[in-house]
Amino acid sequence: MEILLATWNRQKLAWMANGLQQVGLPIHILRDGEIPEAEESGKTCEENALLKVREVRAAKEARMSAAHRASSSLPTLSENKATFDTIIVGEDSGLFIDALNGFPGVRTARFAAGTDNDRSQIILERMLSLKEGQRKACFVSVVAVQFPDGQEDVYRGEFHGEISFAPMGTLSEGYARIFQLLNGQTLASLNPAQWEGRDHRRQALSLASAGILKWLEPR
Ligand SMILES: O=c1[nH]c(=O)c2ncn([C@@H]3O[C@H](COP(=O)(O)OP(=O)(O)OP(=O)(O)O)[C@@H](O)[C@H]3O)c2[nH]1
Repeated sequence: MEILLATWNRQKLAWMANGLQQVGLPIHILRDGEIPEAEESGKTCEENALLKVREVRAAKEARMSAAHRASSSLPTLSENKATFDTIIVGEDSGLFIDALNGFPGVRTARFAAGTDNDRSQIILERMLSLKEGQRKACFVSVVAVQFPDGQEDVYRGEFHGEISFAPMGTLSEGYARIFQLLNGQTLASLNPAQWEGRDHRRQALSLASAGILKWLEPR
């Protein structure tokens, strides 16, 4: 049994692999260009995380079936399905801002051209008139797990905070510079050791790891 990460984001690979280490299975990543990036057409992080794992499973199965057509000595597709010993794990995250009705939400990575720094600036401009207490926001991470028997589970983590009035901090880039915890410091101005472990991604990955370990238990 092995884990395959359904992500096309290089940075994500590292923290997903790290968060799933406790499962103790070998972790594989997609080769560059192996499978086209899944279109994130879902309305929720749950839907998008599932879209990613299903896209990867479908592409892998299509490849097996093509190999089968190319050589009659290979096993049939149904045999392949049974021996496709891979647990596929995908993740979708986003920043949900209360006063903007959840915007940018599932479109956090792509609601405007440019980088997350550029998009953070757009958010700050939209929130110019909002005072302290009206700037509540939440990072959400949903991890989807698809098991070889077809079982699918989703695990959600949430990290609550507020949007700052200006970007602050140099320890990381992007939304971490405008997302502040209740002590008024942005993630980018805090040492990660001060918040890691209670963040959305770590929570969702810990729950997913526990779910995978449970599925692996002898039945
Ligand atoms: O600074 C940040 N600190 C965080 O703690 C955090 N959590 C989420 N995000 C942002 O949310 C979007 C996810 O997008 P996303 O899940 O669609 O990923 P993606 O499309 O890049 O990769 P994938 O679909 O190949 O897996 C991206 O803009 C991330 O930067 C964060 N930014």
